[in-house]
Amino acid sequence: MFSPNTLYAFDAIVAILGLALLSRFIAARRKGPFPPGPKGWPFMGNALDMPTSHHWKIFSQWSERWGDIVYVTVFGQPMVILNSLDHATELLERRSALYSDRPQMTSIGKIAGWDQIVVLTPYGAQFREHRRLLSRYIGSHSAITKFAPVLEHEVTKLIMRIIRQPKALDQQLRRMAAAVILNVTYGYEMTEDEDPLVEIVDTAVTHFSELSTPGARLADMFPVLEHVPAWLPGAGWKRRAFAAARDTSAMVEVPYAMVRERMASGTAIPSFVSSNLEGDPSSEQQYMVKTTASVMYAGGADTTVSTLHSFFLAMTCYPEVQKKAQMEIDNIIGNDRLPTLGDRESLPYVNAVCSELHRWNPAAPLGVTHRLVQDDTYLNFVLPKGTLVTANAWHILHDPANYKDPFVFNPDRFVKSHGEEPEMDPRKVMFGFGRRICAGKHFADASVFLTCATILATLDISKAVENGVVNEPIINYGNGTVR
Ligand code: HEM
Repeated sequence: MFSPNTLYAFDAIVAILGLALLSRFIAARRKGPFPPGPKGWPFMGNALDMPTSHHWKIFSQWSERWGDIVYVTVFGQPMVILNSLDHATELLERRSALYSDRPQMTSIGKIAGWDQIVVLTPYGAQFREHRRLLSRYIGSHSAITKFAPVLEHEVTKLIMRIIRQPKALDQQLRRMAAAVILNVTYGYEMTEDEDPLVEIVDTAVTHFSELSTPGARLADMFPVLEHVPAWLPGAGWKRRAFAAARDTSAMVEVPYAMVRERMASGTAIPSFVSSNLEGDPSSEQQYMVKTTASVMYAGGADTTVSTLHSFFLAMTCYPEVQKKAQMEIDNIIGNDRLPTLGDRESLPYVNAVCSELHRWNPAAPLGVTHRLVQDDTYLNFVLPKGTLVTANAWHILHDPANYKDPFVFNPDRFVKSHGEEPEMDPRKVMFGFGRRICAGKHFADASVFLTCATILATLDISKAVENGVVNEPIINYGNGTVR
């Protein structure tokens, strides 16, 4: 039986939810015309149409019926899916002053604290300061060259580990991505075995990836649910968000405190954090530095690992591509040294392999959702303030209008030859758009190139054979903001 307290709490929640629904319903009755989309039900709108997994594929199918700009509402929350580069560029890039906010997410954002970390920070002063710090440190090709020694060192270690333990590939890729980013961000050198700091940051990032799909939680639709007591049956999401908050705090504070201590004892290795704490920074500056630092791992680790997994998968499934890339390396670099970042320009086919990885299976197929800050009109359609806007990168990168045979892994599409122009560079899409474009895109590009080139120069990748039987890989990507 429920106690009277529980029943009062239920009454209060039903009343709050009713009011929230009513206000959403009134808002949803705003006059259009809105872009086309599936017809919804009163109050709940398109809640039943919303996919529960592989959203990018369902959103892609919607475009066949509704066109490249699709409008839905979920309990009065307007959402727009952009299935073409033109729409994404016009709204998220050219009108980026209006479209650069992030969804206000109660669970992962407000309660778990991710709204303080740049990826979910609302558009405003804190966001601008975060971006300024990141841009100064990793915002250009030339800035990245100073990280070449760390990258080259960690990639060589990766090769040695893969040779020793090829079956632990996932673990090795994660280690490498983590080691590079933690070194660049905090001057941290990972221990050989299970690393305590990686454990801390990985746990926090896993919460983010799982809880940040827009609409995944009712509380993100109805921020009033934030006031629901965590002990109530059905409020498991809130208990999870509290657990995530502890992990977010550890991710921000633990490595930062380590750098402070090392700086005090004169043993700090130069890093993003140490370079921004020289002199006598105010407590506000310190806060900005530590919240910005934590996003480098959050934004960079899983995305890079996902892309490298795609690399191994592609090389397994397309041995002729692997051979061609290896031949280019042999011809240009030879056998007496490993590739470096400086070789990038002279390895067009290896570069094309990297581009094709980003196109074939983008790490973040829906990017990260933007939010519109005021009413707007576009192509005679009304887009209400607060609309969540998602560019479906996966669809754009698999649209036959943009790419010939889009499901085939074919790096040649990016090589200019026989008078044919290369197809569109996927980087125009898969790093996102406008003022929210990936802050680590140069870093990501450099580390993916160097890792792939070094692996091609040293290893052969092929299908596993067990008991004389060839294992055919199953291509099946998971869910989440980053796959
Ligand atoms: C292959 C690797 C990567 C991919 C595919 C990728 C992709 C993305 C995408 C799609 C976004 C959202 C853009 C938008 O909202 O329009 C993003 C944001 C972001 N990325 Fe990356 N990323 C990668 C690597 C990195 C790395 C290595 C770092 C840092 C070292 C990084 C830092 C960030 C940050 C800080 C944001 C948030 C930007 C903001 O909200 O203003 N990313 N990334």
